[in-house]
Amino acid sequence: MAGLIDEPILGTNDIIETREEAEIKDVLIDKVREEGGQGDREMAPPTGNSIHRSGSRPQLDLSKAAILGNSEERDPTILLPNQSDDISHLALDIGGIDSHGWLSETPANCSAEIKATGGGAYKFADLFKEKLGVSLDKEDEMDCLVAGANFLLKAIRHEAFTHMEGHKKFVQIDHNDLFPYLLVNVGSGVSMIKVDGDGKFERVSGTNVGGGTYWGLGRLLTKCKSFDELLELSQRGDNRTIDMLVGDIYGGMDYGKIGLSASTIASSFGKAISEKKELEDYRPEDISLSLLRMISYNIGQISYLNALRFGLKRIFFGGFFIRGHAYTMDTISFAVHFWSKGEAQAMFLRHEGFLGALGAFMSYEKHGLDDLMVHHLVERFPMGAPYTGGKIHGPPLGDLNEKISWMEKFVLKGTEITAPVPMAPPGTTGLGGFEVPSSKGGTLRSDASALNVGVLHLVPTLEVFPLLADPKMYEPNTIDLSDHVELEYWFTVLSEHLPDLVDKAVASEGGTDDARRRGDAFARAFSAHLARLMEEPAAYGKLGLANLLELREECLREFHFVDAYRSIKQRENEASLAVLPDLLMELDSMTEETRLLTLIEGVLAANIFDWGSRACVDLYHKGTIIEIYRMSRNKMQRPWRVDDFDVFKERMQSSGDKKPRPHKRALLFVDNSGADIVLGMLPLARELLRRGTEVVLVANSLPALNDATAMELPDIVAEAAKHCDILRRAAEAGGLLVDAMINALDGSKENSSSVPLMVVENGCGSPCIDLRQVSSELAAAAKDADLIILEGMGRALHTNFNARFKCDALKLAMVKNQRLAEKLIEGNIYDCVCRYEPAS
Ligand SMILES: Nc1ncnc2c1ncn2[C@@H]1O[C@H](COP(=O)(O)OP(=O)(O)O)[C@@H](O)[C@H]1O
Ligand SMILES: CC(C)(COP(=O)(O)O)[C@@H](O)C(=O)NCCC(=O)O
Ligand SMILES: [Mn+2]
Repeated sequence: MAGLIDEPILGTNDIIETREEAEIKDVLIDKVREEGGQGDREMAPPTGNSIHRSGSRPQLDLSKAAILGNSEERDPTILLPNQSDDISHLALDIGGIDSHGWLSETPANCSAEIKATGGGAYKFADLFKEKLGVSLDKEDEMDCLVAGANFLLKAIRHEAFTHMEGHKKFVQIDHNDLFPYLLVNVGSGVSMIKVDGDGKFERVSGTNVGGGTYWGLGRLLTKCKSFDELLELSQRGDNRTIDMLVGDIYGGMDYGKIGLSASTIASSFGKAISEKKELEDYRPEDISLSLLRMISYNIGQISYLNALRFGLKRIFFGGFFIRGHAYTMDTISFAVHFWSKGEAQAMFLRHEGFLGALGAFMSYEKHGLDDLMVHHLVERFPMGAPYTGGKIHGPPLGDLNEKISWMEKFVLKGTEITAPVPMAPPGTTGLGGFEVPSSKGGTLRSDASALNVGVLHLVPTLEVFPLLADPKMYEPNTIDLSDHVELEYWFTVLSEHLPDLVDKAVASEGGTDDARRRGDAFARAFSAHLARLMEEPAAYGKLGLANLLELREECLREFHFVDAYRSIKQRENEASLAVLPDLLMELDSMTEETRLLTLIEGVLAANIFDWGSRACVDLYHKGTIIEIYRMSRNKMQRPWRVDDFDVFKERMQSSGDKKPRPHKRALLFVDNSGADIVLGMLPLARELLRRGTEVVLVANSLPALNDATAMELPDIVAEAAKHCDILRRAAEAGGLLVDAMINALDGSKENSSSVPLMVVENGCGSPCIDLRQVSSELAAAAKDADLIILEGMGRALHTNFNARFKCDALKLAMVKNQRLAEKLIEGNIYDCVCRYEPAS
């Protein structure tokens, strides 16, 4: 039986950064007590916040946090006015540059032990004690860097990527094949660390020409006031005016004999030897680019030589210098590729600037993070301060009102961020051909790195679905959004669906002014996400359609829309339950063979009740959806576009005297509400029960569109059971019925034996399902299952269409999108899919 969904151990990853002289990169992952793990479903508060994968409120309350004063001021103050003192785990990486006096003047009553690494952990220890009453527990910087890198590479999906010629490609690293690697941390200076395992490493080299050199020299030469400004200048630079190129020496020709193109830099800043020109005669843009190329290239080259020295194939680059800056990464990659003749690969980390802080956090004993696996962590991208682009990149704004008013202000400030940003095709660069930055854009986001950092939620109850045939090869998404045309199409679909969704969401909260404000804020927030992803599709990791659909649900929850389709679901359930007895009677009058076909037809036809599809919403508004449902129910044209019904029937049906062995247990992943569940999946479940197969209805943990949740299903089943003895006994055996209902059907209280009908939650709150992260309850239920039925476009087409399972699998859906129908099944909208795949 489904229990209450456990409150997870919750984590947030917050960033406060940065001023010029001092940087604090802090990471907080805080534990929240597990709540009601064995509790009763009815006891669960009906809000999304009680359920895992939600509850994005950080435990470190940085609301109204501010670095007072501006960045040029020497002694600004950091204020955390709303912070209570119940944080149990906090880790900081503090730079060591002159920063005295930047802590709050108000001593806080903080008893927490804070892990700290970096030079500043030593340098400012007394200051922390004096100003905040906080003792810093110092951790070795190298230990932390390595622990942080190992954690990221093992536990975060889509953490590492290559970056060549403007093109980002995520690399999934096999845990068992991670070591050895070279970790290059590009901070002020550069450390090169050969990593052989957890805690096993050696700093094999380094260079003093690093991020500090770029920023320091750059500041002197260009008079830039901030690092971001300097980096932004480089975007518009042309280094040929200042670098001496091979072509300058060889009269515009390549030096082909030794593989140098005319555009290869022969000597960085080599043209500046000209006596005719002074510093003022060079454009700051060109200087910045030249400097950036010189330093990045040098780092890439030295890194490769060290990798070569130790026979290391993989080099990971971290450190705050990189800042997700495309050109920096391209230059480093180019150097590694060029000098290794393509043998070695430069890889970058999405959370590149937080290795030290993460490592310091990992050093807490007994926090249970030692055996973290990738499926235990869910990364979320809540809306908040990162988008403000100011000096304070705060955490997600915790307070709803703050979030809304921030959104309102944000809209007043201009629409740049919500305007769709066209993506330029990546420029190509040939051998040595970095004449212009390949990812040259109009502006460089000052908050580029902050936007790539999500909130990590630690959910130890998540598991990999045990029936996946090959979990390592499993890719949930069917649609690849790295195809730009595809991306644009789905972005348009989601944008166009927004007004209708907001209407439903606002109505679900009584249409109050508050709900309207929240609805507007949600729409802006989600549009901002879309714009961000349009600009950089890989900003939040590898992007699939399922991620976008889930992001939308998470965004609704963030603006406290608990269940936008609640009343729609109720209405549809009631209407369907009213006609269920007639349907069951009709089914019972059929032969076994006709019945099985009618049941599958029923599931497919009822899948039209989908409030997430533009076409279906139009049908609802025109009032024709019931008509279409009735028609397709009465006259389903076979063969369907994908039609494996006959093979399925063969497995299910007796032939001659031979009775087939019934499946032991079937997992039915249900979709939507009303007809879809009551008139589609429940009758199919009943058929399986009648054949002696245990049935587990698998439903969402959190609402998504009009999908019924695991919390809602028992009531629906109980209602249905009033009209059906088979369902009643099975539900009773599965513990789904409370005593009061047991006698409702025929007054008898026989303790009949029946295979059970159960309900479990799937661990997610999305119209799709990523089977790498399901609830432990579902994973447990799956152990005995030999049949799974995935229903709906989200769960059977957008995700899992190509998934292979260890047991028999039936994928049922009506395609309610013309483009998807064309692409996936070479068919048309409202075509049906019945794909049956025996155990592989
Ligand atoms: N906003 C910023 N302000 C200052 N430096 C920045 C900023 N963003 C990136 N950097 C780069 O990051 C470098 C410091 O990186 P970091 O990883 O913090 O190293 P360290 O811990 O050695 O100080 C700077 O030298 C600079 O090149
Ligand atoms: C959100 C959905 C996956 C839900 O479909 P379902 O799983 O309920 O069959 C689907 O409605 C969808 O892909 N909608 C977006 C495309 C469109 O509006 O045409
Ligand atoms: Mn659905």
